[in-house]
Amino acid sequence: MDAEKQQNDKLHRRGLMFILSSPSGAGKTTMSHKLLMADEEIKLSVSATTRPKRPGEVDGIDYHFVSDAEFDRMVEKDEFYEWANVFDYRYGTPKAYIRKGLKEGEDFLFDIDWQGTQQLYQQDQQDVVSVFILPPSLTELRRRLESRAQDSAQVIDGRMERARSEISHWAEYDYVVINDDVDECFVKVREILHAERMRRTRQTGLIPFVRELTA
Ligand SMILES: Nc1nc2c(ncn2[C@@H]2O[C@H](COP(=O)(O)OP(=O)(O)O)[C@@H](O)[C@H]2O)c(=O)[nH]1
Ligand SMILES: Nc1ncnc2c1ncn2[C@@H]1O[C@H](COP(=O)(O)OP(=O)(O)O)[C@@H](O)[C@H]1O
Repeated sequence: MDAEKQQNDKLHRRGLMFILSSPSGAGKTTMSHKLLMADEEIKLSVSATTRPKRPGEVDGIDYHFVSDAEFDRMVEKDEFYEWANVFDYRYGTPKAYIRKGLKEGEDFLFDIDWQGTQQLYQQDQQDVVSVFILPPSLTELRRRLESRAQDSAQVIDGRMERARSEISHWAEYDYVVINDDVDECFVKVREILHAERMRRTRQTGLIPFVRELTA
């Protein structure tokens, strides 16, 4: 990349909140991991949750695993951007460093449900880009939940029962992608992020740049 192009790519812009939602098992964690590996400019917003840690999950990386009492304290101290009850547990987005990061042009990835997405929209519509991931079929969704082998049969039944109501929120999202083939789905998710970064309204460095260009 030549120096001039590099300079243009660094024009200041506002950060964005990139939300991936889906029924459990449709592949949002898979897409999130791939995006975080492939894109240096986006960071994961690590949620706090009262749900127990799954095998392989790491505290502070996948979630901040907190007790009910700690979650209560965080709600009371207004430490959440948003929070919701999902599957008998509570999940919330700590707001401490996100607002600051956005102003500095950092992008954040959110793996949150439709309730959290609606709350973020209400608070900060212009910075939110939301993507809903659909499974190719409910049979395949169950197969994926079973192949992940991290939840009991009872928990999987519960997730399948909720899938229809979660899917009913698809039309509230900016983009919808079907996760049939992992790589094809990932290309689509990445293209959405790339295009959204180019939105004129996010590129706050454009005005001085064009002024100089035409001086
Ligand atoms: N509103 C909200 N939802 C969250 C948050 N963190 C995770 N979730 C959602 O909670 C649901 C359950 O997450 P999890 O227990 O990790 O199971 P998963 O669906 O298999 O990823 C998913 O729909 C997540 O998107 C959060 O901070 N806020
Ligand atoms: N396109 C796909 N084809 C086959 N398996 C997939 C695909 N996408 C994800 N998976 C697998 O399905 C399971 C559920 O995916 P995951 O990303 O954990 O879903 P979610 O975070 O939405 O609950 C995982 O075992 C994952 O490896």
